[in-house]
Amino acid sequence: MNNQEQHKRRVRYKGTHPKSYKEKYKELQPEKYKDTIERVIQKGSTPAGMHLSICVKEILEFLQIKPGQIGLDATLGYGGHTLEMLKCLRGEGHMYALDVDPIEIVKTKKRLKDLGYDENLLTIKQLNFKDIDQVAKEAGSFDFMLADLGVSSMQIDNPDRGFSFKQEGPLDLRLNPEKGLSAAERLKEVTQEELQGMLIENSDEPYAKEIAKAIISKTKKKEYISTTTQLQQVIGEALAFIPEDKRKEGVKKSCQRTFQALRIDVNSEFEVLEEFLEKLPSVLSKGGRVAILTFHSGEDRLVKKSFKRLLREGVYSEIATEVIRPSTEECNRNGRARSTKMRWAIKA
Ligand SMILES: C[S@@+](CC[C@H](N)C(=O)[O-])C[C@H]1O[C@@H](n2cnc3c(N)ncnc32)[C@H](O)[C@@H]1O
Repeated sequence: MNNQEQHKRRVRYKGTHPKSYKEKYKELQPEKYKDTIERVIQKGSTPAGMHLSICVKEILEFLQIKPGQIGLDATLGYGGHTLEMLKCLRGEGHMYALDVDPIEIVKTKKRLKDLGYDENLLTIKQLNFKDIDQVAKEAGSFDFMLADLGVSSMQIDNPDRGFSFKQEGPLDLRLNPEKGLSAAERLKEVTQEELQGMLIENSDEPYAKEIAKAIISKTKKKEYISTTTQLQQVIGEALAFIPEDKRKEGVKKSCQRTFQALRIDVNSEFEVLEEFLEKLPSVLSKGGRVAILTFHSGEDRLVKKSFKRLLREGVYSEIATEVIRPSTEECNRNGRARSTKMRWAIKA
């Protein structure tokens, strides 16, 4: 076999621009193709396989990280925030970082190690942030902490993870696909009433009744919904009564909300956030600072309620009086920042 035959060809795509996730081979290697990455970001998109960290300036301004401190990033993701926080330590102190995702955590660990951040400065654990007390047993209390909730762009953009209705893929939606039920499996066991409640509670879906009815009538006939596009189609059919000029937008919004509701459900997102918020003060040092980024009203409500109550009880000495939003400039550069709300608290 000659060298040319041995050379593995990259995935080919039709047309002038790569469209599907796997075809975006340059974006999937950001260290190698820096120019491509910058061009994609300039156009206001997130390169495939990457995540643009949100509110970095606002977070660092609030956390006031000093060399020698101990910190925790409860949601490592691509590691962008972790990296910026590590820089503030200037080689003194330690950071812990958690993520439940077994797929991305390996890549991020390698990326940060290649940048010189190894076990001496950074400990990465595949752990749910509801178990922060376990990390504190090892680390002692934290001087600063960040939780950037929800999903990363790498998870949303990878069709194999099933997070987006815009791409065909298995209806999974688990942050850790090795644990629990996938969204497809969940839809097989849920009742119509429960599903309707889930759509209302988790994402205020106005057509919860119609969508739940359509999904359950399929599963009753054993026509199980196993892919992202099948679910999108069922929602489209359920909302066929929307006037034609408003239907496309209406179906898109309901798809977004339905996928969000299912994601919250299969990952028990509200339950784990409540547990995290409850344990938070016990793992913060006196004067320790925590910043939390949320992406929908259900999450923000929980954070706001917990911070306010613990301020009243004297557990926190100060909390953000108003929600902090990313700048217009940041939202233009990164559309995914638009729904972000930041809140902070300081331990008394
Ligand atoms: C918005 S991304 C974080 C992006 C990160 N701040 C960055 O700069 O790259 C959220 C991450 O949190 C993780 N995550 C969500 N819920 C979690 C939980 N309960 N425990 C640990 N990690 C979680 C997700 O898997 C995802 O990787």
